[in-house]
Amino acid sequence: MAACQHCGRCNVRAGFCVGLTCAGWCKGRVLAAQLCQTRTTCLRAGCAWSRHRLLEHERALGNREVRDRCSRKLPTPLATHDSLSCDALPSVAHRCLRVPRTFAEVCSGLGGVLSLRSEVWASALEVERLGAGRDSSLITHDVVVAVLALVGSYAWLKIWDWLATNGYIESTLSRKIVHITSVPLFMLTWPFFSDNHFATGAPITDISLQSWSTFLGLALKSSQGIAAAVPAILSARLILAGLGLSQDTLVNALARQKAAMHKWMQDQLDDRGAPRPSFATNGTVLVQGDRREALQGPLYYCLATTVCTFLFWRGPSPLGILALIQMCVGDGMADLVGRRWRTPKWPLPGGLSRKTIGGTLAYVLSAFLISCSYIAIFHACGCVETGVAAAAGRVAILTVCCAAVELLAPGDDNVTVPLAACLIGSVLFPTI
Ligand SMILES: C/C(=C\COP(=O)(O)O)CCC[C@H](C)CCC[C@H](C)CCCC(C)C
Ligand SMILES: Nc1ccn([C@@H]2O[C@H](COP(=O)(O)OP(=O)(O)O)[C@@H](O)[C@H]2O)c(=O)n1
Repeated sequence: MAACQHCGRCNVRAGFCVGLTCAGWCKGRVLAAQLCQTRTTCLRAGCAWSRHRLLEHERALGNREVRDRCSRKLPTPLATHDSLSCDALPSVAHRCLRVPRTFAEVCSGLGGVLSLRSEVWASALEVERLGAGRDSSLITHDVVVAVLALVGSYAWLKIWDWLATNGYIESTLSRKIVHITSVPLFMLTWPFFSDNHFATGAPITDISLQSWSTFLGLALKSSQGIAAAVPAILSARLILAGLGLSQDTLVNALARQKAAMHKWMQDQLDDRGAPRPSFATNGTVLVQGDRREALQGPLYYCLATTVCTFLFWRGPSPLGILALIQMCVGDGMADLVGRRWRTPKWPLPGGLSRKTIGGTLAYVLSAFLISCSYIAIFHACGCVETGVAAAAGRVAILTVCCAAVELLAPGDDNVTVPLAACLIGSVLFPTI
């Protein structure tokens, strides 16, 4: 292990930090990591400063082939960039991180978002090419944190199921509490994972066919890959039990809760003027429910969590955090408040006519407040680049748009809401 040739402080195997373990340079972890990441990102964005840095590094490595390629490609470095002081570096880093994106690119939907992330994936290969490798002690650390999160999730689900089956709370309430709290709690474990994540970077064209296996190997060993295994394992559990291939108390509980919800809706339709039915005791939930229900809402919920964790991780953009909060907190609170407090219904046709103004207000307020709190927490932890003051306006726009999607879009909210949040969020928070 040698000191990084960039900052002279962080220790990396390649002698050059690429955003994996860099810490403590300039004014903090995020800035340092961003700066280090610009090295490859800027190759694409055309930043002469970081290209010069790369060339210097390649020369230092004595790699003739790369050196020749860089010499042909690179212009003379900008003198002003060369003499940048440490204080000036963050702004350069910020400029370099900005990946050019057109409206059309974003509008091309999930494909657009995925292709953006593919740059992040590609950088893993770049890291490998430079020999930065991955530290096995960091992998062990991440696996331990993931196992603790998995155990925590089992305990959390068990507690709420126990409270519902023993009649302490309504079955429907237990489901919504799990919906609202599980992933936000899971996200609170993210800062405990290591910095062993992908740097941003190299153009996707650098990936050769053979490299995909390298990428996959790196992906599974990265901190976000290991963290994403937690909801992925729960997804697998839901699929197996939903298909009837295994017996699972969690799935039985979810099915019971959904049946209670259906019964509640049925009662509402049967007797609109009557007081709300009570599900205060388990005895009132007579229906067992259908285990295949686990293959819908709960499975989409876990899959959305897996995808957002893996693709967006904990920063530097708050995109993944925001998308998950919209899905869990916003959608969950709309349902909870909308069912419990009678407020006027939106004048909408068909199935949408059940949705209430109170539900939507609860969505907007709760999702906005929790999103801002999470941005503040993750910013303080050095994971998210934007502070809460700078992000609040954009979070408000995102929340209102997602509440409209929750209200109007057909399909399962656990798919439409996070998808909309990713698309809108990638416009509002354009850095990766
Ligand atoms: C009921 C759920 C979703 C569907 O709701 P609906 O919109 O159809 O009404 C929530 C399902 C929760 C899931 C089975 C468990 C998720 C666990 C999470 C990924 C990790 C939590 C870890 C933490 C430490 C508690
Ligand atoms: N904006 C909203 C959303 C839901 N809700 C209430 O929550 C119930 C379930 O909402 P939903 O159709 O989104 O159901 P899920 O698919 O989330 O289970 C509705 O029948 C409404 O009573 C509301 O009042 N206002």
